[in-house]
Amino acid sequence: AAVCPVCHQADGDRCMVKDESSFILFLKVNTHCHADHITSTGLMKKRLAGLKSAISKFSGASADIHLSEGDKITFGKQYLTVVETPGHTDGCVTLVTGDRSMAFTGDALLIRGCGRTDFQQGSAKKLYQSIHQKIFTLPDHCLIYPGHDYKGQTASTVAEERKFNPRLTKSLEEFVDIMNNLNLPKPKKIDVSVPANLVCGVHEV
Ligand SMILES: N[C@@H](CCC(=O)N[C@@H](CSS)C(=O)NCC(=O)O)C(=O)O
Ligand SMILES: [Fe+2]
Repeated sequence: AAVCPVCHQADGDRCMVKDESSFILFLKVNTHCHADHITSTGLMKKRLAGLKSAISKFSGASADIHLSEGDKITFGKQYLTVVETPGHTDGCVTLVTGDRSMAFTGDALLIRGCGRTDFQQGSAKKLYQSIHQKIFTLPDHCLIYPGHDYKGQTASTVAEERKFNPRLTKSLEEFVDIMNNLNLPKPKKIDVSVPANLVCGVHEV
């Protein structure tokens, strides 16, 4: 079972853990230092003995475990491989299942979109390379589960995104131009979220 670390959902996360007697939540992985919400990881650590936090070593954030390219997160007979996909932030990772049938892309690759690159060490060139070299090289049928979707879509595939993603089907130069002209308003909670997420969502971890 996957639990998305979102602060205001910490109670829901805990209920799910209690109701589901067949699994033990031992690790919460953040795909990056979020700008739009506060992670529930620190709060959950206080509530669940033994729970550990993890985030990329390039995130600048504190955590029990700092992840690097190729690290394996094992659970039962399964594992997730850590694939570094910087560009939205320096510390973005994509988590790929051992059989390469699923990828949790955080805010790097979204369905028919991608993470913005205009704050938190964002780089359109790095993001384009991350997606083309690290995500689009996964098998065609690999399911993509992004960190966000603003239209209610839940999953896509590598083949679909390679073919239909309106930003990533362009050349690098065109992509950089698109990303430099998105003109999106800043996330409403960025000024509180980023400092909090640098310390696991709480100010004493
Ligand atoms: N309106 C939201 C923030 C929307 C936003 O900026 N989303 C980010 C991902 S969260 S860091 C993004 O990368 N969007 C890409 C895009 O093309 O929309 C809020 O105020 O929280
Ligand atoms: Fe983000």
